[in-house]
Amino acid sequence: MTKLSVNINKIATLRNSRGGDVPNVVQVAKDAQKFGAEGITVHPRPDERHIRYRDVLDLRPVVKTEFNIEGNPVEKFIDLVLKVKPEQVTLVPDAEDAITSNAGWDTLKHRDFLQEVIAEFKRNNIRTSIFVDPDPKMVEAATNTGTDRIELYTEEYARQYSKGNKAGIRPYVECAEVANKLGLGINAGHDLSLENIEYFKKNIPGLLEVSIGHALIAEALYQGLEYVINQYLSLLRD
Ligand SMILES: CC(=O)[C@@H](O)[C@H](O)COP(=O)(O)O
Ligand SMILES: NCC(=O)COP(=O)(O)O
Repeated sequence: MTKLSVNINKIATLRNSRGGDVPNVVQVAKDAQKFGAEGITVHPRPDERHIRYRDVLDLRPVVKTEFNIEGNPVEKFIDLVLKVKPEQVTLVPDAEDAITSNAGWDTLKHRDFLQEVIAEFKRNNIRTSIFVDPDPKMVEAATNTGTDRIELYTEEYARQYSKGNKAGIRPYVECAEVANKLGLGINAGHDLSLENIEYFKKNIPGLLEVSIGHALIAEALYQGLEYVINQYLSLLRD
């Protein structure tokens, strides 16, 4: 079974654009779980432009499914994760000024660093996952870091799928086969959507979890628009 973890960064982005507390990220996390989400993902960035460190603390008591905190393991992030003790931490090598995540780990080059950080999280009983490009060499080397899982970076798959190129799945299938052989759990995320998720799920053996935010929130807006406009109209009619 593949779990759906809903990334609520975009809810915080919308809130922050106006100040105040609407929409409320804690309420959205509660509702997402009520509607069936099997996990909540957040990705606090150093500039706190969407999810803030404070939000992560506030979310802990209401996330009763699986809390997944993603981010670059700088000192402040590590301290937050050790304090919150989520069910899973996903390490992502983001640059400070990146608009969104744009690369996976070089698991050969950063092996020692990853080993050290992962060991600390595992001592605290936090499951670890590391974000990797769909490159079998990087997946293979991920085993030497001690991580429990990898998260396959799916932006390229999504780009190819949207152009009608279904062969874009091939490197992901190859990586999944390597991971399965080595006993690494497989998560995936980035730009997954209602359009491309079914084909991905069908072709990736042993896909344990996907985290989806950007498209899911956009789709929820589109699909809710007619309903909400009609509610306004009915309140405005004489
Ligand atoms: C790790 C990853 O794939 C990202 O998609 C990320 O968690 C989303 O972050 P933003 O919401 O900042 O784009
Ligand atoms: N780990 C990926 C994630 O949480 C969501 O990515 P996106 O759907 O916002 O691209």
